[in-house]
Amino acid sequence: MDNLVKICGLSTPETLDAALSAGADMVGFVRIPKSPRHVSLSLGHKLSLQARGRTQRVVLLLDPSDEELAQAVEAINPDLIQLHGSETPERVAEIRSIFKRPVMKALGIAEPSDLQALSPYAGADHILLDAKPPRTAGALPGGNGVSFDWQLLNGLDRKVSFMLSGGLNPDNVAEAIRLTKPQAVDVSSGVESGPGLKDPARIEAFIRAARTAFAAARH
Ligand SMILES: O=C(O)c1ccccc1N[C@@H]1O[C@H](COP(=O)(O)O)[C@@H](O)[C@H]1O
Repeated sequence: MDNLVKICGLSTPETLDAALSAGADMVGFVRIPKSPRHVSLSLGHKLSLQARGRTQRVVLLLDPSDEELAQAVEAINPDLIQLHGSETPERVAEIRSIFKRPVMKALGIAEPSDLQALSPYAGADHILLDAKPPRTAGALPGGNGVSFDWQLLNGLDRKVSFMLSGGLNPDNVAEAIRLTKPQAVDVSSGVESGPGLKDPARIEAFIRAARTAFAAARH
């Protein structure tokens, strides 16, 4: 995973096309019913076929059962499974072994001690560092457009590879890359005009800004 840009929560053919045309390295399909970005299995199947061969397809789930995973894997045929709940390292290993797909585990960061959660997940294929959800009623476990203090990652072993997310948008992604030096970035609500409504112009602007910042970070 190097200098990759993921656009998450795509739920229409038109906005998926915008992400593909703008060169997204990964696109995410959310299978979380309470999310405004949730896709049914049939829509996920259709969108996955549209993206096949053009980008990596990611399915995002929250503490999924084996049955939920089996349905999502069959319909969407993802290249990567993103787990955004409280899945233990053992459950991550089990999911990798049963479904034979790489797994990305999301971890919430709010204070320095949260970085200690990374090493138990060394068996995951990728780590996604996200903000912890706000403590307000109805808040989703992710996709809230909330950032964490990027300076917290100063304490991270630089050999650790991670994808950065949480409140990224076209205006702040360059600064986020400059400060945290992630291997990849992920955005959902920061490229929307309203909850679940992806904005093609913001998708394009985000990818352009991230690419420029990754290129600058290499020098
Ligand atoms: O996008 C969602 O609806 C979502 C729902 C539940 C868990 C995670 C979700 N998305 C992921 O959350 C982060 C941050 O999103 P944002 O850019 O701050 O809106 C990102 O990794 C999404 O993949």
